[in-house]
This record gives sequence, C-alpha cells and structure tokens, in this order.
Amino acid sequence: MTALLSVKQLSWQTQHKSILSDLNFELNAGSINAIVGPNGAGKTSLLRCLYRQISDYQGYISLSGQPVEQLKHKMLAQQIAVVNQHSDIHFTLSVYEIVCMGLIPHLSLFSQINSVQKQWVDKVLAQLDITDFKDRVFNRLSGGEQQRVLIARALVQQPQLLILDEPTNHLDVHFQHQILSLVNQLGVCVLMTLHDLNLAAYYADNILLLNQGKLVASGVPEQVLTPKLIQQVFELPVSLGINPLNKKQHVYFAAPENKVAIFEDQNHSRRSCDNP
Ligand SMILES: Nc1ncnc2c1ncn2[C@@H]1O[C@H](COP(=O)(O)OP(=O)(O)OP(=O)(O)O)[C@@H](O)[C@H]1O
Repeated sequence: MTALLSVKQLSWQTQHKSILSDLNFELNAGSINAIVGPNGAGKTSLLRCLYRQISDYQGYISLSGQPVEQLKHKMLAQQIAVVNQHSDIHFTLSVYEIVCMGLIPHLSLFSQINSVQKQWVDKVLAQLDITDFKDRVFNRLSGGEQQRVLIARALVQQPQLLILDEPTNHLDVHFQHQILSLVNQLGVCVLMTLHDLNLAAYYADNILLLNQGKLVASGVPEQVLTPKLIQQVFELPVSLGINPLNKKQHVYFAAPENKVAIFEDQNHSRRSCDNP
C-alpha cells in the first residue's frame, strides 16, 4: 500500500539551533496518528513543515506520492486541512459562515457556493453535531463547541490529511474525549499533537514520540509507550497499567524521585516544628 504521507530525512534548523533532525515516517490513509513529546521537542515545527508554513527544511515530504513543494498553494489546501492551537477566527462571524470558509480552496474567484457544496456543509454540520447552533456567533460558544466548529471548517475542505495542533488544549475531560472520539470516526488520516499520553494511547492507531527534534520511536501505542522510553524522554518515574474501563494501556507518572525526597524532607521539618 502506498503511504498517504511520506516523510524522509526531514531536518530543519534556525540560524542558531537544530530543531528537527533526520525524521523518517509514513502515514497511511484513514489512520489516526499522534505526535507526543516534551515541551520544545519540535512537534509544532514538524506540523508546520508538513503544511509548508515552514519551507526552508531539508528532506522530502510527499502526499500520495507527490512532493508537497510541487503542489500549488490552493492544491495543498485541498489536500491538507489544519486546525491550529490559536484560531484565526473573526469573532463576529457565525458558525455557518466559519464552516463555509472551508470551501474556499474549492471555489474560483467571485464564484458562489453551489447547492452540492451547501449540502456538503450541512452534512459536516450534522456529523459534528453543530447544526443547532449554526447561526450563533463563534466567540459565544464553549471551548468544546468552538473546537468542533474549527474541525468542521477543516473537514469541509475535504482534505486527505487533517492536522490538529493540540486539539484538546483548554478542554475539560468530557470535551477532550468527545473531540477525540469524534476525530476517530471522521474517516480521514489525522496527525495531531497531544500532551496527554493516555489520550494518545486511547485514540491513536500510531504514536510518534519526538524528543529534542528526533523521532525516538514510532508505531502502535504498545510499541512506543514503554516504561523505558517514557522515562528516558520525560525524565519521570513511570508505571504502566490497563484502564479497566476501555482495556487500553494507561501510563502513571509520579513526581521525580529527588522531588519526592524534597517533599519528604519538608514534611519531616514541618512535623519536627509541630511536635518539638
Ligand atoms: N521560528 C522559530 N525560530 C526560532 N526557534 C524556533 C522557531 N520555531 C520553533 N522554534 C524553537 O524550536 C523548538 C521546538 O519548538 P516547537 O514549538 O516545535 O516545540 P513543541 O514540541 O511543539 O513544544 P510545545 O509542546 O511546548 O508546544 C523550541 O525550542 C522553539 O523555541
């Protein structure tokens, strides 16, 4: 099977620092993929290379066998949709207007939205369960509702690859699971960054573990989320178990050992003061 996205020997550096180095991986059509790693590991930079917000990288990125640098901007927007951490939404627009913006890569200059495209927008609104508030103003929605609107806008683009940068950011536990189970049912290839390793284990088919700009491991969650790798990358004591509710792998963390020693010390001094 030909990969949908193929990344080979991808490196990117700024004037002073290497940010990504020699990344190699492939994503299959329809697969759900999570990039995890510590702050500053290069997760967002990698995404930015893929949708060519960064273009001065070295290496090869191809989509359905075609190098992305050969794709015209509009063609790229028809194939890759992006939901960023910081939305660029004009606050006074309605949900419907925002979702329709996803059609822009499919419209020619001054053309109107046709009936087929209207039907497509309605279908996506229904799929994300936001039809009821399509006339509401975007910035009066809850964080979870806003995230669903932004994903709807991205889906209306009819992309082959949906890129989500921290889609669960600022969402409570309920909305985190709601968004990710929804993402799981979209039927498009998804590449998303996640900080929560357990959400990655629950919802991703494959995990890419990034540290200091390097791909430390990639594969199914059980292959990547091993105690040895997690401990090495996040520098915390770790233990693995199974979540009894969904039977998926669950990662448990504790405070770093030296911190525990400090806490114990502080408690000891406090106890000593309280009970001389
Ligand atoms: N345009 C830039 N110029 C200089 N340095 C940059 C630029 N973009 C990113 N960096 C640096 O590259 C490193 C990786 O940043 P990036 O945002 O990709 O990490 P991340 O894994 O997404 O982090 P986080 O989890 O904190 O969001 C950081 O040290 C960041 O400061």
